[in-house]
Amino acid sequence: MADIIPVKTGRAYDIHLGRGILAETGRLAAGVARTRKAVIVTDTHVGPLYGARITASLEAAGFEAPLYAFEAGEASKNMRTLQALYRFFAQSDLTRADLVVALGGGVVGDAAGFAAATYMRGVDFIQVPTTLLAQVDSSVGGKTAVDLPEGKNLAGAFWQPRLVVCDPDVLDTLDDENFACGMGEVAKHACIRSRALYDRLLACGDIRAELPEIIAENVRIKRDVVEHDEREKGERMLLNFGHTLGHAIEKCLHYTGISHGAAVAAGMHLITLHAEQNGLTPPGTATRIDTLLKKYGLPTASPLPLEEVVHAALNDKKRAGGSIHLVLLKGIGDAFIHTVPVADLPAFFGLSA
Ligand SMILES: NC(=O)c1ccc[n+]([C@@H]2O[C@H](COP(=O)([O-])OP(=O)(O)OC[C@H]3O[C@@H](n4cnc5c(N)ncnc54)[C@H](O)[C@@H]3O)[C@@H](O)[C@H]2O)c1
Ligand SMILES: O=C(O)C(=O)C[C@@H](O)[C@H](O)[C@H](O)COP(=O)(O)O
Ligand SMILES: [Zn+2]
Repeated sequence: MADIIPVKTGRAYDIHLGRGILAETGRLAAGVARTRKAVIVTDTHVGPLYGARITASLEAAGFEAPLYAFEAGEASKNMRTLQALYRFFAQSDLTRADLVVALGGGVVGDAAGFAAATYMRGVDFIQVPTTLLAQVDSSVGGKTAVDLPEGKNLAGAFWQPRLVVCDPDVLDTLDDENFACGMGEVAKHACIRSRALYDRLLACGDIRAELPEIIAENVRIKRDVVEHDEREKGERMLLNFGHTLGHAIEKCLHYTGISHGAAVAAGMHLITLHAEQNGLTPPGTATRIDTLLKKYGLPTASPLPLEEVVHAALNDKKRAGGSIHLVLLKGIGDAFIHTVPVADLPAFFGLSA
C-alpha cells in the first residue's frame, strides 16, 4: 500500500512511498509527463541493479527511455559529469517537453537534477531515490547541484521534481556504510526537529524493520521545512545542521574517502560540542548526539585537524557578506540560527584567528 505525501512548494508534487513501487514508475511518470520520452540517469552501481526494471516499467507505459550511467561516487558530482549529461541529452534528442529520470542516490539526484534544471533552461525531472539518504533527504525539496574543488554544491539550482517514487525495497541491496550515511541525515532531522524521533532511534532494535515508517516520518519533517521556506531565506537553513564542518571535511578530502552523511555526523557533534563551550547549547547535548551517532556506526570526530576544517569552512554557503550563519541546538529537537562574524569563526571553535 503506497503512501502519497504531497509537497506544496511553488511547483507542487507528490512523493509516492511504498514497497515495490519502483515497478509503478512508468505509470506514475505517465501521469505527470507531457510526452513519452524520458532519459534515465543513473550510476554504474545502480544501473546494473535497477536499470532494466525501470526501463521495462517506463517502456510498458509507452516511454522511449535511453539510459546513461556515470561512474558511481561523490567524485563524479562535478562539471565533467554535467557536461556528459548535457551531451547525452542532446544526442538522445531530449526536448524541452520531455523528462529526466534520476535513478540513484543523492549524487545522481543532485547531478541529474541540476542537468535537468539547466538543459534548455529547464526540463522536467522525477526522482527515483535508491539510497536511504536520497529517500529521507535529497529527493525532497528541489536542491540540485554539483561540487567544485573550491566547495561543495557551489554550482546548483532550486528545481523541484515533478514526482518522487520512493521504494524502500531497493535499500535491501544497500551496504551498511551507505545505510549509515543515510542515518546521518535521519539523526539530523531528529536533532533539529523531533525529540520523539531521537528517542525512537535510540530505543530501536532493528531500524531496517521499521523503514517505511522512518522514511515517511523524515520526509514529512523535511517537507514541512521546505514548504515554509523553499528558497532558504530562514527556516530551511536549519537543514544545514552539521553541514558547515561536514561540507568542509568533504572538500578537504577532495570528495573521496568519507560519505556525506559521515561528514555531517562529525560536523553535528563537533559544532554542538563547541556551542556548549560557548554557552549557547545546554551541557550534555553533544554527548546525546555522540551516543546516537555511534549507535548507527557514524563518526563523531573530524578525520582532519580542526584548524584545517574550520579554515575550509570560511567560504561556506551560509555566509552572508562578513557573517556566517551557524545552526546550533537549544536541545535535541530544537535548532536555531546563530550568526557570527566570519572573522570570529576560529574563536568559536577555540582556535586563534
Ligand atoms: N539535494 C539535497 O537536498 C541533498 C540532501 C542531502 C544530501 N545531498 C547530496 O547527496 C549526496 C550523497 O548521497 P548518497 O549518500 O545517496 O550517495 P551516492 O549517490 O553516491 O550513493 C552512495 C553509493 O550507494 C550506491 N547505491 C545507490 N543506491 C543503491 C542501492 N539501492 N543498492 C546498492 N548500492 C546503491 C551508489 O552507487 C553509491 O556507490 C551528496 O552529494 C550530498 O551532497 C543532497
Ligand atoms: O535541503 C536542504 O536545504 C539541505 O540543506 C539538506 C542537506 O542535507 C543537503 O546536504 C544539502 O544539499 C545542503 O545544501 P547546501 O545548500 O548547503 O549545499
Ligand atoms: Zn546533507
